[in-house]
Amino acid sequence: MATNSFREDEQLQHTDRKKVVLRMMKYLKPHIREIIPVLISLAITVAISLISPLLIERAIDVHVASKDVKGLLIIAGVLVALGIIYVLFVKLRMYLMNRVSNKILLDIREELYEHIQTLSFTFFDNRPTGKILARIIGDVNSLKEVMANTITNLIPNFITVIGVVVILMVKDWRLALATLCSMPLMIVSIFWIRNRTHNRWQAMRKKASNLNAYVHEDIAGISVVQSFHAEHETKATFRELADEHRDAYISACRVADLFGPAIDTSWSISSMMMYLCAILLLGYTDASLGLITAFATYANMFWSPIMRLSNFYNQLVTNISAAERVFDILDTKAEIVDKPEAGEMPDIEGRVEFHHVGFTYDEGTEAETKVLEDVSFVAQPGETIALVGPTGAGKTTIVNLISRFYDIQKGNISIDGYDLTDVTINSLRRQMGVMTQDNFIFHGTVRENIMYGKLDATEEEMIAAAKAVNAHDFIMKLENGYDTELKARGAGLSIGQRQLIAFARTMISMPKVLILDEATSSIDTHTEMLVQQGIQALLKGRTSFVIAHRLSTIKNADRIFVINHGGIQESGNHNELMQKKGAYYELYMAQFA
Ligand SMILES: Nc1ncnc2c1ncn2[C@@H]1O[C@H](COP(=O)(O)OP(=O)(O)OP(=O)(O)O)[C@@H](O)[C@H]1O
Repeated sequence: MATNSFREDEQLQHTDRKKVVLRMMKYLKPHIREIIPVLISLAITVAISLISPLLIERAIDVHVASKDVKGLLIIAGVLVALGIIYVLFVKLRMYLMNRVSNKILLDIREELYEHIQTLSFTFFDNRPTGKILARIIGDVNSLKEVMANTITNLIPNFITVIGVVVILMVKDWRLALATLCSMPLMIVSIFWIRNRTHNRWQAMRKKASNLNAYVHEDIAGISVVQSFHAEHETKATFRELADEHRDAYISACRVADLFGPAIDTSWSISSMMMYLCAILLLGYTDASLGLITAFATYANMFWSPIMRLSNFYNQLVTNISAAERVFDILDTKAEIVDKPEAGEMPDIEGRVEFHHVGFTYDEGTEAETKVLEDVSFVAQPGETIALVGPTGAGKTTIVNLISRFYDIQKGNISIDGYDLTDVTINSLRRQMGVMTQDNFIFHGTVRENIMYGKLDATEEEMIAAAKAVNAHDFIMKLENGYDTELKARGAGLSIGQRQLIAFARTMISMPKVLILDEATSSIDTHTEMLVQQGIQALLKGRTSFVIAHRLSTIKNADRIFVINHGGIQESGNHNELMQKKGAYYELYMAQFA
């Protein structure tokens, strides 16, 4: 899949730009009450700027001509008063608009974040985290900018342009036509430039996303980078991606920068035509100094907003690609969803049944990987099942299917007779405890990390859970006990300590079905003993699937499944399988040796 690496550009569906813009504008709707005062402020400022040249015309033609100082002072006073009102309303508009646009930013970001949380593993399998971050942070910011500018830029400038055209036409249609004569040239240039910039901005965003993905991956794996002295190589890759980003940016700017000169040229032509028309056609009698001054001011008032509008248009074209990328995620359907008729799974005992299960990753795509074929078994409540087998055999896949992280293509999986697809995902996962090798520790206190397993747990429940898995004693030895702040990913704790905290987190949630991907890393003997006791405490009374790497857990398991060639090659307890001298025996002997 094209999204799966920082080296490949993301593929976006072709979208209709008008639809994208309309969809962006929908985010304004819930804030319409706050937008109305912004629009009123805008109307006042636009009206003031439209009236001012008329006052100046009157000052020159009436009061300067008749040397009426009092009249001039009155007009000057009115202009100053209008100027103050103008500034006040601009300030008010900026304050209100900033408030609204930040609320909109929050709305979109929340929607995107909530949606991403519902997406299935397949989505994350196919996207580097950095690319997702680029959309939640960078692209949403750009989207906010464009929406805020629609109100503060598009509307007032558009009204100003219309207002100016009307006033010019009413005052003198001949001068008005001369002032606007280069409009067709400008429109053609803008469309020509627009058509060439959109793809380039889209390419620039993809390159930015690749760079983001790379930097994220590099920092996440910094320990590997440094331990292999790979800084030189990573720097080279960074440079390569940064160069691609820069080139894409320059390529987009090269065309987009033509906007300004195109408008400047049209502006100059029209100014020249206006003066030429005033002198040649109207002569000094019809074209008074005041009228020409007013026309020159209105011409500026026409072309300045046109310049701003074209900049806005340029920005819109740039940011439509940001919006497309945000909407692309919002339109990605969660693959694992509740059926409309799905019910709550009641409290279960934990009888897990696979019935002729077949599963393939990325079915129907080039990356299709068939992993399981016709797998059937029943795990009784309270039973501990160890999954062993060669790497890539499908052990993790089997446990992921029990939590319904992926949907199977053949057969069915049920717990206590409830087909996993007939119950809500929440009610299923609430009763499952999943412990991966990562033992992810969040930045926060020990308490917060344990409580993550049951947010409404009491202090007593939390301590009892920690005690049950042997974590309490070591936690109490930490600087602030349960209030000790842990660093991101548990840096500062040993692997064994991280495991114990993760055990406590799972213990507190009291799952009926437990999935344990046992860590392979070796830890010191004392902690190892604590961890083993912790595991035994966790397994007690719940159906457990342990992906076992350590023989000690395998020996105690009620049953061992040897997973290979898309199914269960052998099953039985340790003694039975050893006597059988089959695949498990080989595996055991190999490890033992
Ligand atoms: N998210 C995925 N997308 C596509 N293929 C996958 C995915 N996860 C695993 N696979 C493939 O499915 C097969 C089974 O992988 P799985 O992780 O279940 O093996 P495993 O038995 O747990 O291996 P290990 O002991 O190394 O953890 C492998 O060939 C692997 O490449």
